[in-house]
Amino acid sequence: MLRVLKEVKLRDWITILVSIGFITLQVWLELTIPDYMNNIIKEINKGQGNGSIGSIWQNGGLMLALTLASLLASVVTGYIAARVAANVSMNIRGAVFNKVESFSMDEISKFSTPSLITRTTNDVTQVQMLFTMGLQVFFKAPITAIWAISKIYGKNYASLTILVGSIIAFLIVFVLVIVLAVLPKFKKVQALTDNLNNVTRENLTGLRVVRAYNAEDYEEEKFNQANDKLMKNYLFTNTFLSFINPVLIVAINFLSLGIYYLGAHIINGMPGETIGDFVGRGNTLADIMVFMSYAMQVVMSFLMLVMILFILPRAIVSSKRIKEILDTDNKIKDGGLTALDGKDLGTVEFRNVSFKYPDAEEYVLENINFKANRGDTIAFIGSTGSGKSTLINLIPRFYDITEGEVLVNGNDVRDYKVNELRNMLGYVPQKGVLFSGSVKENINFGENGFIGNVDEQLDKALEIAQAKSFVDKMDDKVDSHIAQGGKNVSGGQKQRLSIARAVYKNPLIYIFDDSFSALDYKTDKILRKELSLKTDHATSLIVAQRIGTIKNANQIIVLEEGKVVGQGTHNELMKTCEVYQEIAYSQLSKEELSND
Ligand SMILES: Nc1ncnc2c1ncn2[C@@H]1O[C@H](COP(=O)(O)OP(=O)(O)OP(=O)(O)O)[C@@H](O)[C@H]1O
Repeated sequence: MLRVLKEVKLRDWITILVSIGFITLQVWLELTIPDYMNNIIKEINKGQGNGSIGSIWQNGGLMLALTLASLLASVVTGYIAARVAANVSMNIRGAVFNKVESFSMDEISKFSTPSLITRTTNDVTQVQMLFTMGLQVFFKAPITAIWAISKIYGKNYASLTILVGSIIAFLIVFVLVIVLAVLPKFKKVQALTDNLNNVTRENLTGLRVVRAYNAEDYEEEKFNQANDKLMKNYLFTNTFLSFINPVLIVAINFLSLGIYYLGAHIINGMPGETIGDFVGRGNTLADIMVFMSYAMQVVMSFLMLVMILFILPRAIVSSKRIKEILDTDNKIKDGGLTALDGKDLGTVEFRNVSFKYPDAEEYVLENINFKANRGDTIAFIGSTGSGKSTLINLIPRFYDITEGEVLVNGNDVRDYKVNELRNMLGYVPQKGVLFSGSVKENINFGENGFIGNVDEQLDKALEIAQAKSFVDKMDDKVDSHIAQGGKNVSGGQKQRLSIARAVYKNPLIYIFDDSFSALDYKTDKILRKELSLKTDHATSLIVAQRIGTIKNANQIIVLEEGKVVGQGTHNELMKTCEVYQEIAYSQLSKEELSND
């Protein structure tokens, strides 16, 4: 919770202080009202007929005015609490989002995407609720309790004070037992919500496959299981919490009965002979009534604190989950070099690189060595799971290597500022990723390092990526809307727009992770030709499955179970590398291969 409180800005702390002022005023008003009640009873007790009526009206009027003033103070406090809660939750959400953005793939997979979403939304809402309700109750309840108890002490009724003390002690023990019982279950609620999000998300993203395979029942069963667990957990906690209100009401009733009973004893024990005695008894009755009001205030403050108990445990669990994100140390550390610090521009070199995924036992890549000079095209081929994507993901530092060195422009990638390093690279992932927005926004994306004429560069990028023809056919051309995830364009179009995004930034080094797979052979060929002709001698690293895509590369690296089993040009590999030959013959006939 303390970590979350760090996100409360100075301005909010000042607002909170103002609200404490209003809360104190409200408590003072509420605790002053019984004094006027006391005056009224004493006036009635005096029995001075019309003489008393005026005083009763006066005291009654004051009681009404104080009540209205207290109402006003309460509205102001509520408004401030809502404002502070909204501000704080906005700050926390922003801090969590920024932190998640800086995470490497390692941290993201440790938390899991659904959990990160729940933590940014649902968990922050829990904390917001605590602030909205808690601010009023947290401060009001103790202030009221302490003030009212001090007033009770002033009344000097030992038996009544003991009664109030015992009931409070009972309530404290009772509430503690309940909290201890439900706290572990509250911890589970958020984890189960993550699980529910996970199942829902998976089902929605794979909806077409679910329908095509008539797997609705299977998915429904998975959802029901997750839903059922969450429901049972809620049922357990709410059953326990449902005991609180009835027990409190019984305690309040017991308290009133007890005060009446003990009060009657006190009054009975007083002399009742003269008129003066009767006035004395009447005044004691008035005092006991006031005592009762204070005692009720004390118990009511407990009631308010109990309301917090409905949200406090969940908010504590949520703030711990938020803290976990905020305190996670990002493994990818920024270096000090900028893009200008390169000695050997456009080169990419792997020196004895070995890599295993975090927490994995086995190496996925072992002892990889190669060097790409400026303008070279280096291709990676190999069976599925041989480590091609893993290898190229090490260049933008999606993961950091376990052993060896990855050099870009002659410098270790870990020595660059991460932004500077990534601005030098044009990375096109295996699956084209598009965001909701226009075609233009998708290509001129992020802080991409490009300085120059945007429209001209956009046109060039679309042309090279063979995307211009279909973008020109769209209703609003480059301003046409792309749906979330690129749902309104085809797989091949998505890939071409992703390639255009990389071309747009005019990078020094291109990284294509099997990015031509959804293109037809003709487009694939034209696109690669255009790329090599018009991209300022950029270096290209291409992962591909098709021999046709990589045949003309300066160097082809054949991977097998994370090891290099062949390295050279197409012709060299056709002579020396058995794995390469197998791939080549499985795709092209001997005639086709010898023709090229
Ligand atoms: N995030 C990850 N955590 C742990 N292991 C992973 C992760 N990603 C990939 N792997 C493992 O690393 C190995 C290499 O995977 P990689 O994706 O690099 O292969 P690939 O050659 O690109 O395959 P494909 O051609 O099918 O895309 C695989 O055995 C895979 O199971």
